[in-house]
Amino acid sequence: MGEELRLLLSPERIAERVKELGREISQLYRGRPLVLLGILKGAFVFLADLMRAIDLPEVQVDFIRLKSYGFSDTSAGEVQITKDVELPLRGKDVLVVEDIVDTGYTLAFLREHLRTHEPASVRFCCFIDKAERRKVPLELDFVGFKIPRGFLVGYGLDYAERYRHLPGVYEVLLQK
Ligand SMILES: O=P(O)(O)OC[C@H]1O[C@H](OP(=O)(O)OP(=O)(O)O)[C@H](O)[C@@H]1O
Ligand SMILES: Nc1nc2[nH]cnc2c(=O)[nH]1
Repeated sequence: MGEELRLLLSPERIAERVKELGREISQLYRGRPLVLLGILKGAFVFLADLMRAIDLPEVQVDFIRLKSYGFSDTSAGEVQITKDVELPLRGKDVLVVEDIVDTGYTLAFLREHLRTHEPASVRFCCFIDKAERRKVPLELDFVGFKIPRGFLVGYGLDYAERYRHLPGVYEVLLQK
């Protein structure tokens, strides 16, 4: 079984939106040091572009690796930390950077986990929001694009670890 890819977001459209998000984030955190916390693996591409669109004097970057267990293309509510945060977050403003939010289980889990680190604030920035598929309530502070359906790849997003390197975002069309 092969698959075909259909372009949904061009690299140019992504770059434009990331610049806008960078401006909004810079305004919100003006005068305050910020920690960007990327969720591995998928968010590293978005985070790399986003951090360079943020105009603040003090920005730190860290990563957490979360794995969800369940069916192959959706999480089933069970999330495990395979690499925890390394920077001290106590008293810090943390902006979680995620590639895609689907059921919301991953971010709901992370929200609870981050409480133990006692940050001053936690906000969420995601590149793609599949809001219609949410299983748990979640407030996202910054959203790149809302795309309701389809399995998406590229710009960090994978299909069985392939396609993360593509500079645009594509929908996977399965062929029999
Ligand atoms: O809202 P949810 O239903 O929890 O799904 C979203 C999560 O699923 C994907 O991660 P994945 O487990 O595919 O890992 P990866 O980032 O390593 O590709 C994505 O990067 C989010 O972290
Ligand atoms: N790569 C990828 N991961 C997901 N996790 C939840 N939805 C998606 C999706 O559309 N693409």
